[in-house]
Amino acid sequence: MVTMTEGAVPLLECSSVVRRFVGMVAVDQVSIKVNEGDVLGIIGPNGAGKTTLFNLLTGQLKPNSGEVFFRGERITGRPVHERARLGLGRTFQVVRPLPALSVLENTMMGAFVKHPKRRDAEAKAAEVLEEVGLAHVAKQRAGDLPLPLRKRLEVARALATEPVVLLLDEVMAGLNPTDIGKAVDLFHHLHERGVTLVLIEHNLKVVRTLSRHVVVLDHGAVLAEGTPTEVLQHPDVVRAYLGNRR
Ligand SMILES: Nc1ncnc2c1ncn2[C@@H]1O[C@H](COP(=O)(O)OP(=O)(O)OP(=O)(O)O)[C@@H](O)[C@H]1O
Repeated sequence: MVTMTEGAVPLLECSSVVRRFVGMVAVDQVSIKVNEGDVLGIIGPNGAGKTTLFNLLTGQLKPNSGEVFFRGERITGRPVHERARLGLGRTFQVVRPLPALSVLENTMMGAFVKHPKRRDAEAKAAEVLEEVGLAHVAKQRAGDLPLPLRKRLEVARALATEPVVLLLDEVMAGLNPTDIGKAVDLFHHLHERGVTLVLIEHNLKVVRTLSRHVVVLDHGAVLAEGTPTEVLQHPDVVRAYLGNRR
């Protein structure tokens, strides 16, 4: 098990990031730190700004103000592919494999980030498919996979970039309890082998099981943070988040 080092430079950090869209502030002065070996859960009601925050961290969006750091280095203006090469991996909420390509070829798309030669990318992709339990469907068209396996392919594609930190955007959504259990096992395994995880997750049982720390976003701002137990008992969180779900 990888442990957090007190006082060490955070692996990934954002400081007072703000992102506005027309007529609204989607992310409002958010500062978070992700330490090496952490599993950080990000929760909050629909529209709270969780995916926008991911986009700011990975470079899909630039903040209107605020900074993003990777291992203490400012990366705020850097493009997505450069951040991917540094070790920032992510999945997307809406899984979008290239349907006509095989599972292996889709996974190779991620592997090309670090392995420009086709043969190397293919070997890496095959290794990742073995790890995530998709080796048996490697040759199938991605478009023919059922949702749980498409979600797993999304994780495989991200893992093939060899991330140091993997940002998971609602990878459990739409899965049944058995498939959720398998996904949780996979993320435990990835954490055990040293991958730092940040997960946006609506399933609070999953959040409790996986996360060491939780940040709650509401209306673009951090409403609470702490251990899962602290956060899920916080009166403002119960009101803003759990209250909505009752
Ligand atoms: N590209 C965009 N243009 C305009 N508004 C946007 C854009 N992306 C997000 N928003 C708005 O910003 C707010 C935050 O959206 P975001 O997707 O980050 O929330 P979320 O917490 O991930 O929600 P969910 O749990 O529903 O996925 C929402 O009101 C959304 O409509």
